[in-house]
Amino acid sequence: MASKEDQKVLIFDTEEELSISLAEYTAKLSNKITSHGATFTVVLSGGTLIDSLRKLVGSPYVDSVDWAKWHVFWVDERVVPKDHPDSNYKLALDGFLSKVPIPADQVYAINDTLPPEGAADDYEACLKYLVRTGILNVSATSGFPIFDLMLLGMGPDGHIASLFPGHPLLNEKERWVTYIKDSPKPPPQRITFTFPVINASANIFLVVNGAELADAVKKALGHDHNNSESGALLPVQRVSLENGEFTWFADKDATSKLEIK
Ligand SMILES: O=C1O[C@H](COP(=O)(O)O)[C@@H](O)[C@H](O)[C@H]1O
Repeated sequence: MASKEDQKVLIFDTEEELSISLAEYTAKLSNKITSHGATFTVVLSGGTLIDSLRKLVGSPYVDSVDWAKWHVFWVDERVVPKDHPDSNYKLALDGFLSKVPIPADQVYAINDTLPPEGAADDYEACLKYLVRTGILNVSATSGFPIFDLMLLGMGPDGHIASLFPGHPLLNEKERWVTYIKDSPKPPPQRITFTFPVINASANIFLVVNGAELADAVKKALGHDHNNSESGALLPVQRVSLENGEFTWFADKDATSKLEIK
């Protein structure tokens, strides 16, 4: 294990070991929260993260989790129909949600009949409704919603959610959910949580595996401080949790350019 200030970095020899540990950590956190009767609010990303959750839907973890307490959200979504191959909802449904008994009304997909602006407004309104009904808490400090767990992936350019390097959305300070129409990674139209919402999270598990992520991982976790001006930071480096825990789940290939001190 390595560490970076307030971030814990778990490194695994193989992606198989990573996915077992991710299942263990997720099940343990879920049980810690739901054993007191509380709901467990979980945010998913798209991409390779969903495949890394495969151990959680198998024995022994699948039977240890109180799925009825889960409420599931998306950190970002492509503005496409829910049955489109680019849909993060479809990816999660096929690879994860269809295998566990989470009540359907606790799975919060975007309204795919709306354009990006409308879909972002609609999703933000949904989150605000869930605050009013007590499903989501808000931070007393920032006023942004607190999710129990965000399960995130990262692109080779260091993007998380649909927050891409150099994009003005990185500086959004007011909105909970916003939209992008010029995503550098297709498809171009998406909605995304903003950094204030990501930073209000109680826990983030960030999954990075594969050699194509090694440069971004080196930049994010290495000891090179030449890029410390905020304009030069990768999106993943802009995560700064108000009061939460940030754990990296990395395989050896993704950390191959990192000097562990
Ligand atoms: O476009 C997206 O990319 C990121 C990273 O995906 P990966 O395939 O490189 O793991 C993902 O986290 C995000 O949810 C997705 O919309």
